[in-house]
Amino acid sequence: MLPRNPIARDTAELPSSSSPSSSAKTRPSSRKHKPSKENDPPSDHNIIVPYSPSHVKSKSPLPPRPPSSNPLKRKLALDTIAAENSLPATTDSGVKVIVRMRPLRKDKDEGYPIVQKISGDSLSINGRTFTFDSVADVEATQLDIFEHVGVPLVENCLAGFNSSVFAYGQTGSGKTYTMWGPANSLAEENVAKEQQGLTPRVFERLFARIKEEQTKHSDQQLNYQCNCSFLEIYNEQVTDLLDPSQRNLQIREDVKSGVYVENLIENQVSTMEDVTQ
Ligand SMILES: Nc1ncnc2c1ncn2[C@@H]1O[C@H](COP(=O)(O)OP(=O)(O)OP(=O)(O)O)[C@@H](O)[C@H]1O
Repeated sequence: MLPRNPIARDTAELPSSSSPSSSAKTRPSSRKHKPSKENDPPSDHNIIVPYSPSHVKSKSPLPPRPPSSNPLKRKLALDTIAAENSLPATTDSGVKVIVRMRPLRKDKDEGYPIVQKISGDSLSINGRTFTFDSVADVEATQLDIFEHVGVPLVENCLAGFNSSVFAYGQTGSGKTYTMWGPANSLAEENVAKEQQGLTPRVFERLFARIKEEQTKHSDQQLNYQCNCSFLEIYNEQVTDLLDPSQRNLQIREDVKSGVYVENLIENQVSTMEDVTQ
């Protein structure tokens, strides 16, 4: 299968609602080992960055995070700064946790569901309540997940921030389905559009938005470069899914650029073919 562990986030309420590892065979032409750059905004001044936390003094050695899409959260962060003269960036992690509940499979799942969605951001398991940034119930469609997770992620990328989607869950919980679509959806070209998962939708949107921005600002020669990496964490081992022979990669932290995976391959992509190869 795929990304046993590929991250997703935002705060608006969701409607109530294969294996990517095969993609690891892909070897687009321009690839390089990943430098240690997490969430560094572009140095290219042609790229428009609508929000920059740099106006706030920060002693943190870590790179800037994308803005919170939740205005309330941002306001709270700023209020905190004003009140305590503390560091704003540390009040908003830039990470959002979204739970997606998979429907029961009649042929495989027995019993009755013990997980109940109780609100847009909480669910209960056997009577205990857990709160997240949001909860998507079994009715949530692939499009719902894309609009909730993928669209803001693309806008963050266009603003020059690195973005990650990390899918976490036990076997059979729907990670591959969410990230790519139904089994074999990469191999079969005619997978119903509505069944497409997050990854193809995100890249389609990203390339379309880049074109849109370049057309809109044709006088400015906007240059965008998309580098992607794809990894799996399984049994505490990090495997590069763009080169599965690369197992047990090491996670390192750099004072200037933050956390990175050593020797993780990054491929430059500019078309959907590059992504799905
Ligand atoms: N939201 C959903 N709606 C309909 N079917 C789903 C949904 N989520 C998952 N499934 C189906 O459930 C099955 C298991 O999902 P999937 O293979 O994505 O799990 P996984 O977490 O990737 O498992 P593994 O870690 O073992 O690879 C698949 O047949 C998939 O098509």
